[in-house]
Amino acid sequence: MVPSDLSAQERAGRAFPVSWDQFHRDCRALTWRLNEVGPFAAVIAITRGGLVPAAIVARELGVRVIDTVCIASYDHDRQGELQVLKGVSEATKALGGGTGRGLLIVDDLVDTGATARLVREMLPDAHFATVYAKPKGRPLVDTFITEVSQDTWIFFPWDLALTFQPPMKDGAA
Ligand SMILES: O=P(O)(O)OC[C@H]1O[C@H](OP(=O)(O)OP(=O)(O)O)[C@H](O)[C@@H]1O
Ligand code: HPA
Ligand SMILES: [Mg+2]
Repeated sequence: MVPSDLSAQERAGRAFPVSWDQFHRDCRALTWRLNEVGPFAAVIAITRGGLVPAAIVARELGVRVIDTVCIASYDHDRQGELQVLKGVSEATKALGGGTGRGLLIVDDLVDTGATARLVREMLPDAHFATVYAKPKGRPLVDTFITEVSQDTWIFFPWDLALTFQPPMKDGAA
């Protein structure tokens, strides 16, 4: 990533706010596709953004073994060094034959692809699914639902709150 004074969100021209309803619908649409690819022995959520879609997908697929890979990279919207805070457990690795075969990795989105690339190295044969994908990261994902342009910033419902909007005649978009 090229260092910049602008945050990723500031560089991104467009905003794509996602409501809980829409996110739930998109996760269910993702599961429809995954249902044709499975079965999966376990779901692995990339925290923290992957936790919510992983819960919905695992519920729909009837998978009860859930693990996490804990990675930090963005401080709100500024991308920094990737830090693996916790890897996959030995028990989950064993379920996937050591390479991730038959395991499903879930994240909320792929942007530059840095996070996905790192997790794919850990489990090269796992199936990698995200709800949203931007063009740079898209080749790293096996299944996703909606593609948005690279200059779009996705706002997830857990990061949003209802706020007053000024009327359009006063300059609101
Ligand atoms: O493709 P990339 O450029 O790597 O970006 C995608 C990652 O960035 C976000 O996570 P973040 O690091 O912000 O942590 P969070 O999930 O805890 O919000 C998002 O949830 C993805 O995991
Ligand atoms: O578009 C995004 N939205 C929220 N978090 C993110 N992390 C990387 N890209 C994004
Ligand atoms: Mg994340």
